[in-house]
Amino acid sequence: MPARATKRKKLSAVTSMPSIGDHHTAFTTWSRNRGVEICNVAPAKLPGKGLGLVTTKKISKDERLLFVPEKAMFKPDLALLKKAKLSHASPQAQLAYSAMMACQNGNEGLRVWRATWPTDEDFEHSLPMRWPKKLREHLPPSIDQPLRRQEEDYAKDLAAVRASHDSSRYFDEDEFRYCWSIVNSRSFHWKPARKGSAGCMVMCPFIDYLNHGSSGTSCNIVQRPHGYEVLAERDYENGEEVLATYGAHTNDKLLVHYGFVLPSNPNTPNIDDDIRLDHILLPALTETVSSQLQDTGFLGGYALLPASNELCFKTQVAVRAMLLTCNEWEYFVSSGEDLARDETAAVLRFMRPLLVKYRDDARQKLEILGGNDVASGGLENEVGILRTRWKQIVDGLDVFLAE
Ligand SMILES: C[S@@+](CC[C@H](N)C(=O)[O-])C[C@H]1O[C@@H](n2cnc3c(N)ncnc32)[C@H](O)[C@@H]1O
Repeated sequence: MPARATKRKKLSAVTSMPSIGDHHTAFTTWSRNRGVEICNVAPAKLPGKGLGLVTTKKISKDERLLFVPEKAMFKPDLALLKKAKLSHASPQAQLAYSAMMACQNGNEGLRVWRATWPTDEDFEHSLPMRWPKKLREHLPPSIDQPLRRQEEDYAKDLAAVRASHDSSRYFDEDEFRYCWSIVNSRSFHWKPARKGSAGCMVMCPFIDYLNHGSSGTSCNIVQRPHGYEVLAERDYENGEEVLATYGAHTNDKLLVHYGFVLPSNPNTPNIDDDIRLDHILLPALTETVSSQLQDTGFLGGYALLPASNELCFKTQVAVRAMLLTCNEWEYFVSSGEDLARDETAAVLRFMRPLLVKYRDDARQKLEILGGNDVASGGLENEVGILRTRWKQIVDGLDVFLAE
């Protein structure tokens, strides 16, 4: 479906810079002193998003909004990492450990910067890896795998850092997890212009205020030889939020990694989102078909694409493997078209009962999540996120099944 023009709302509820806290003013001064250029944008509180960056005057397309020189970035501390024998730890572990130790050692810049970050309690209520079991049971099945991978990554990083930490100093696991979560949600890849210099994960002051928007809604973040430049991708009114795209991420991925989902908007569908169908389609495939799909790279990764209201190509391929001869199936795989007659209706007939069952299960989840049992005990934010995601699943399936 072609992208439609977006009608943008001026954010009347935005709280301007001075009232959001002195620590943001102090951080702005510190950033400017480190050479960060901040041009007609300022941090502001935005409902449901924490802080974000908004324009403080009308801005024209291609105007510079920010410039963050390399010297203002927070980088892994190579000397510290070498001493701690962490040179081979993951880039995320290296940056998180460097940040943790810099804070412990009283790094003044990081102290000022850290005061602007979300708290550990914010992470506790947004990141599924921190949620209690009784809530995680209500996550959509498509979250299982990315969540497990994230937990494995964290366990690996924690083990590496714990093993190498100077045993004479106290190792604060909660503090490491906090720094790891900060790095997870606020870092960039920086490739120095100097020949032969390796790239690394870094944190960039001020750019890290930018919230995520889906593909096509992002400002332009460009790496220059001496730093990152942020340019307006369109004209802005005064008081509009400037967004960055963290990647063409589905809501499942955003939830696991960043602890939020983008709302669905029927007028501007999120072209990055999908509704994963592996847990309903994989069990419906025969063993022979599964191994045929495995051999050809088509096993798993099935989805309904709500923005275009269609089943993805992999799903089309998998279902056709159940319905067609090998010859017909190979023709579809290589050309994207059916050899003789159009098999679209047959694919839909195969999928319909599976989708109806998933839609009914999703409705039931919404009902459970509407009850008092789950939402009690200060879990309102988590339950709100879960309800939003399940509602998107129900709506996406409803629209598809109504065709
Ligand atoms: C790089 S930070 C952006 C600044 C952050 N909002 C803050 O208060 O410091 C990334 C985090 O912001 C939040 N965030 C980013 N984009 C969002 C969005 N579109 N809706 C809700 N929360 C968002 C998530 O908590 C995410 O982990």
